[in-house]
Amino acid sequence: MANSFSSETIEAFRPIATASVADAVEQFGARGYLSGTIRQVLPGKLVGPAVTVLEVPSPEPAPPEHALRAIDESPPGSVVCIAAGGADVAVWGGLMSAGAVANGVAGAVLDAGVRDIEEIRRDYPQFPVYAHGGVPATTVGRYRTVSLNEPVEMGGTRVCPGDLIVADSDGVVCVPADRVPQVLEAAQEIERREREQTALILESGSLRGGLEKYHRI
Ligand SMILES: O=C([O-])CC(=O)C(=O)O
Ligand SMILES: [Mg+2]
Repeated sequence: MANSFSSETIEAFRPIATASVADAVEQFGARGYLSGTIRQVLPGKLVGPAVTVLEVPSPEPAPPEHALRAIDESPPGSVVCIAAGGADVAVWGGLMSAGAVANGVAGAVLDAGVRDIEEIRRDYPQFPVYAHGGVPATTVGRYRTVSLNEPVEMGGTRVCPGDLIVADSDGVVCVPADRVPQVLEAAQEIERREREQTALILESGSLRGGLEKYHRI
């Protein structure tokens, strides 16, 4: 999957809150946000195209082959997204983070858990991970990977390879690839209005007074 967004586009999304990006996606009739159960576990703003991996329950003691390929073969700046239906196992850990950092992967979004959190925080402090939380259990012998770069469902939202992932401490938003320019413009407008509303609230000393101009919060 080629990295299909310019560095200008990636940089333009970086200062925008995920809340504004989520609202902007919804203006186009799609659900962009992933459930809040997928939250920031290791810090860092994350903006980049999705590379998708699917895992399913399996007692087979197989390595997570598609995830290993995603880490080694994706273009720099990619966000590795692993769908596993909210599995209570770690689909990501320290070794995978080492591979990701070595290959310039921007971060990981997991509909499951992560382990080796202390190691990742210590050795790759710049590497953000969004997941359900920490859990020490390996996937091996519990889940196996079944696809790479096929559409997946994560936290109630469909994530397609090449969609733009935007994540911060509020959580994760998926922007459909074909909507990225319009969503960027809409999100920038939302941010501009919110700054104006904030100023109006502080100037007037009234929340409702400050909200009057646009009739929305
Ligand atoms: O075992 C796993 O699936 C993940 C892991 O601990 C690592 O990458 O270090
Ligand atoms: Mg490990």
